[in-house]
Order: sequence, then structure tokens, then C-alpha cells
Amino acid sequence: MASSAISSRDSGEDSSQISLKSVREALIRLEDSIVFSLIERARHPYNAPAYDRLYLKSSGSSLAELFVKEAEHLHAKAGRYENPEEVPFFPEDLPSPLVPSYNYPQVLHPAGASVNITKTIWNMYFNELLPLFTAEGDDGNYASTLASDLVCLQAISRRIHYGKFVAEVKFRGSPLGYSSAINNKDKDALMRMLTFERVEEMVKRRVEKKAMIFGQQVTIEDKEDDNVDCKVNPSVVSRLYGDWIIPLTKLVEVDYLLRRLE
Ligand SMILES: O=C(O)C(=O)C[C@]1(C(=O)O)C=C[C@@H](O)C=C1
Repeated sequence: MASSAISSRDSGEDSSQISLKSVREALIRLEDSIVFSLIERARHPYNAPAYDRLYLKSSGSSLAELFVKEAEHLHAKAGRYENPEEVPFFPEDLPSPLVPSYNYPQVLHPAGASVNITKTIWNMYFNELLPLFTAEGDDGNYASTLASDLVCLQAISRRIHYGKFVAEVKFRGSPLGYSSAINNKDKDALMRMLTFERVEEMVKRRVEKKAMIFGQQVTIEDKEDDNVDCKVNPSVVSRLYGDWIIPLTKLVEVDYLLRRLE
């Protein structure tokens, strides 16, 4: 299954014609990436020095900041940020891609395409989420810890910024309804129009179940034991979605729509 509603090369469809079904399928596929990335990160304890600006005495940055900045430089050279689904955490001074450009379908409205809430995602991930799903302690493996943090951050950010595509589809489905709320800059009306509570409940239940299934110890013998020890707490994953990922996706949707008529 394609992980993206717009950028797969071989879908054979006109990819500027996205539907609510195809963007929701992409969101469901991204759930797998997020749950697996959290499971990987949870192998290590919190590892505080990796995030402490005093740890690298001379640099003034934390190892986490340096790690993500340097990784993004490499990814930019390989063309990662040419894809409209990818948003860098440190867009300043990124190098140009070394690869020839790929003609990604231009689905988004240009003004809305620049919505970027990576600073909010960064603070949420390091200040709120990480302490919830990692054990206290320090195993010294900061490089592999940060490599896992990077994968988590990229998967979560991609999912949240995917709200731009969801908003575009919703706008195309009801341009008149959305336009009047956009012209009135009525954020509350936009929020009401784009919210489907039943879908949100399903998402939260599904990610909790994925965390339970993907995080089980797999053994050769069949076990009767329902009391499985999961590698990442399923209720934390459900809370991650309910408290942060879904609200931030909706924030991206509203920000995108507010710029949709510029
Ligand atoms: O599926 C949608 O319609 C979305 O806008 C995505 C999403 C989500 O983040 O999962 C956000 C808002 C809706 O209330 C339902 C779900």
C-alpha cells in the first residue's frame, strides 16, 4: 500500500485528484510508522544528557539539536524536502538537493503549503511525550537514542503536517461553505466544519490496538496469557493521539484554510 496519497510514483492515478478516503488511508499508514518508531525509542531510557545544552560544553546546543540539524542537512542534499509532505525542523541554511528534481504533484494551495508548526511539535515531543513513554535512567547510548528520536519526530511531523492535504480535500469538497468562514477569519467555525468526532474516536482506539499488537513479545509457542507486556504503553499512544497529534493536525488544517484564498 502506498504510504502517501499524493507522492507515490506508481499509483497510476491522477495524483492531483486526492480524496478524503485516500488521505485518511495515508494517515492510517502513518500510524504504523509512529507506533514502530515509539517502540524503537522506548528501548532506551530517557538519557537526559542527550537533551541538555550544558552537556556539549562549547557548542551552546544540545546533542539532540545538533543531531537533527546535521541529519536534515544530509536529507536535504538527498532531496527529502522537495516532497511537499516533508517539513524540516531547522529550515535555516539547508543545502540545495544534489539530486535532479522530481516532479511532485502540486496539490496544495501555495500560500497554505508553507504552514509549519515544527517548533510546537519539537517542544511537545521533548517536554511532554518523551518522559511519558521512556523509563528513567541513562544507558549512555545517545547516538542510537537520537537516531530513534529523529525517526519519531519525522513520522509525527509528517502526520501532523498532512493536515494540509486533508484540509485541501475538505475545501475542494465544500468550497462555498469553507470560503465564508475563511473570509470571516472564523477559526471556530472552521474547526467545527472540519471535525469528525467519530473518526477521532476510531483513530484513538486503532492506535491503542496497534501499540498492543506491534509491541508484543512474539514467541513460537501459543500462550493463553492475555496480560501481555507491551514495549510501549498502548494507553500512552492513544493519549499521544488524543492530546497532541489530532489537535495539532486540526491546527494545521485551520492554519492552511485561513491561507487558502490568498
Ligand atoms: O480524517 C479527518 O477528517 C481529519 O481531519 C483527520 C483527523 C485526525 O487528525 O485524525 C482530524 C480531525 C477530524 O475530526 C478527524 C480526524
